[in-house]
Amino acid sequence: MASTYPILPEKLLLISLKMYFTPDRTLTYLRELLNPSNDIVHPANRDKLLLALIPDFLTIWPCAQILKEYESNLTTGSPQSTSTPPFLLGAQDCFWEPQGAYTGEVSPASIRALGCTIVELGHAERRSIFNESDDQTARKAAATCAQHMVPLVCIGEVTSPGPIASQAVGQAVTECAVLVQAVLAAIPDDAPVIFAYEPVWAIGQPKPAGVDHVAAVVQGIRAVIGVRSGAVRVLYGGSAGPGLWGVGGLGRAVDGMFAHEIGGVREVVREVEETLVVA
Ligand SMILES: O=C(CO)COP(=O)(O)O
Repeated sequence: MASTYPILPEKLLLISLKMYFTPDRTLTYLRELLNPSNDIVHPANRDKLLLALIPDFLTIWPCAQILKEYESNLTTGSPQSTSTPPFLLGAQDCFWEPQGAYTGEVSPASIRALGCTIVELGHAERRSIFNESDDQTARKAAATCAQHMVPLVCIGEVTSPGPIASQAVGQAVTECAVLVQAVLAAIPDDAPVIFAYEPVWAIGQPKPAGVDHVAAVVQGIRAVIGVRSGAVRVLYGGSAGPGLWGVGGLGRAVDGMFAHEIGGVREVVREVEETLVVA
């Protein structure tokens, strides 16, 4: 049977709004991202680079409506040959069952029905504040794939790097491998999956992790993932922003990263576009 999973582009830029914004501000932010005069989203590049917004649960539905309108204006203006959407929508978590007596939880089936294709799982904040375990994250990843969405699994070492770089890399890969293996064992081999490498010590800091550290850890993570039939993307998150991607930066090591404010997102899009190989 043909796979009905979403097709992942070469590069992905993700914007998680965590719990930062009011609903109004989230919708204004999305409109700004999509506004052609802000020159951020380039639908013609969609097979190579996609942006995804990951708002809170309450604003998924109105965001989906805005995206629907944006997309319909695009297709009436100039027909696209591709079925890839020009912009993706994600959720920040989901429950591991699709339905039932689970007060306060959010069903992956509902998330899918509202138009999301990505579900972020196992974020460091969920692990540290809500004690979310590897096993729970893996079950959520399986539930996400069962709804034909893509799990965006956050991995990253808690231990900040010591003075010996190679030891720091080995420690980080060992810490990340536990969740990588748990998730890969839980999801079908042909399901696409995204791993967001987010060293816990680099989240919400003035500076991101060093490029050499990230590149070496991501290489180790890719080795742990090994060969599978489903697509895999490994992204970076943790105080990421403009200036991190281009020459000598993360573009050589990862398949995308997180970004934040409108101006910063525009700059990061430019940096990634400059490194795309145009067909
Ligand atoms: O947690 C992150 C993405 O999931 C990154 O957050 P910061 O960019 O604030 O470090």
